[in-house]
Amino acid sequence: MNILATENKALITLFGATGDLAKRKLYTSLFKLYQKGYLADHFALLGTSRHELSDDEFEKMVLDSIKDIPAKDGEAEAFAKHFFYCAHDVTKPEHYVKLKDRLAELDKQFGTEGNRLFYMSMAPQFFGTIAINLKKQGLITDKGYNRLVIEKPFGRDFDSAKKLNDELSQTFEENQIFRIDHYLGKEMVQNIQALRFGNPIIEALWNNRYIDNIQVTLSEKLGVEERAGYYDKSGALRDMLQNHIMQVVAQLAMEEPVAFTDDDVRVEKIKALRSLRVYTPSEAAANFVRGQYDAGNGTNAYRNEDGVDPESGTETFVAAKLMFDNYRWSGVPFYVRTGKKLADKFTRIDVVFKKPLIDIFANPDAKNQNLASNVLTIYVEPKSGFALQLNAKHVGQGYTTEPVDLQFLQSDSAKKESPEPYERLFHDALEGNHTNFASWAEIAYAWKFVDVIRNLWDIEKPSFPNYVPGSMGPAAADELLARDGRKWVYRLNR
Ligand SMILES: NC(=O)C1=CN([C@@H]2O[C@H](COP(=O)(O)OP(=O)(O)OC[C@H]3O[C@@H](n4cnc5c(N)ncnc54)[C@H](OP(=O)(O)O)[C@@H]3O)[C@@H](O)[C@H]2O)C=CC1
Ligand SMILES: O=C1O[C@H](COP(=O)(O)O)[C@@H](O)[C@H](O)[C@H]1O
Repeated sequence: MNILATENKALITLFGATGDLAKRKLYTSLFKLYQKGYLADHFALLGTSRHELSDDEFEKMVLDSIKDIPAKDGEAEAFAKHFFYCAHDVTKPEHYVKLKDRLAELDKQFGTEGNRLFYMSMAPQFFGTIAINLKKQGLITDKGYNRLVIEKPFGRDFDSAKKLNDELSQTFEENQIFRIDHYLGKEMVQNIQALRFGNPIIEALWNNRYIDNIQVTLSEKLGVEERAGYYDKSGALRDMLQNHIMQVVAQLAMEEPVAFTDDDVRVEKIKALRSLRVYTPSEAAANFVRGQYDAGNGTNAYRNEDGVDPESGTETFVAAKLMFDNYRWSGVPFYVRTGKKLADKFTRIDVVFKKPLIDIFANPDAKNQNLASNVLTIYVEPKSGFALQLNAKHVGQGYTTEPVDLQFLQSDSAKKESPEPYERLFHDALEGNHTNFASWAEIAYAWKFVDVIRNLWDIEKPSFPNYVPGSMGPAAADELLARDGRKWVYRLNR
């Protein structure tokens, strides 16, 4: 129990309560909030799905999900007593009546003061229907708050995202909607703002006078695993770039907010994304690279994975060059990439600074005497911290320079203490804090940017597969930088 924790009184309705996400992430996150005192006596969760389950069976399912979390005697059982279940098909309006009655009872029983949080952990085609029925069937309260937490993906393109947003808006105001992007719940992604706006020596250099380029890499070692059904229709562009990468980039590109409040942060992220250059189709073709993994290193090619179309044209890798047309970033490329079956699992941001205009240490008689670029690396995962690569004199006779690192890495114990993204985001939604959720305007700008290349790729047949598992993607991703005279900071020797 954290003595500074304030209890959140809330009645949570979870759509998709028997699903993978609920079992793997949501119950564990809620349990951790309970252990720390953010949830206590005045909370209850009503789980729903089409499955027929009794309250006892649901309680057992929740206990099973949290069984690996160290707990005091009786703590898990006491927590599970806050869980209830109601079989429900979200497409059947008449089923909402039962739900409504059950919620009214639980509200009374647990003293949740009319605070309702509806969490949609279901396939996205149901999001709009649920929101509309919540209002029509009277599940929205006029006492306390009504909040909607919504999982990804938010649409497949701008038009479908807008349609979904219009449906949600029939019931919920923008300030009641919490669109999950779990990258915004990661410690080091949240740290970007502290690093930038808490350190004048960083912020003073954070512009096109001093920064040459910024690189964002979200690299995955695993392949598509059991999610082929979803992934083969999505691809890396929709699955990772449109949401996670764009959110990270927005935090790197935004101006300093007036204050560190959710509204002020949102305003600046939206402004940044508004200045992102939306390419013409031919510019998009030149500034995006797609890839799909082949067989190799003892693993299947993507096209031979279970559930994948053997002729699939879905990309499992994407790299892109983004340009912002604004005063701060004019001329500075943001190179981004993500993919499955790459060399390793990690997320990092490399901020590459410009070299001095004149290198007084350059020695024309010796090789490799040029000054290296200063690079600020933000390690998001698996290690968390920062490193700043500077140039220093090589120890010894003569005068040569070499790059050295100033490094801060979080200790293992600090990392253990740090909440998982879903724990943080659940807590923020209970508190009504939007800082780490994506607003509709951000999502809309991101889709408009992505739609150009998606429309092109949907009609042009790719020449796949084009990269081997264990690499950092297709050679074209290196060429994307090489044509600008640059290299990825993190690269393997080919
Ligand atoms: N799993 C993950 O790692 C991640 C998931 N997400 C997102 O989270 C959401 C949920 O994903 P996930 O848990 O994997 O999905 P699952 O397919 O595992 O679960 C779907 C849930 O919805 C229920 N359901 C399906 N149809 C209906 C219906 N008509 N009425 C009521 N309930 C229904 C299912 O139960 P039943 O069939 O019994 O009705 C089940 O509980 C998706 O939006 C996904 O994109 C996001 C990031 C990661
Ligand atoms: O949203 C998603 O993210 C995961 C990667 O998340 P991470 O926290 O493990 O980096 C990705 O595997 C999945 O395809 C995607 O839907």
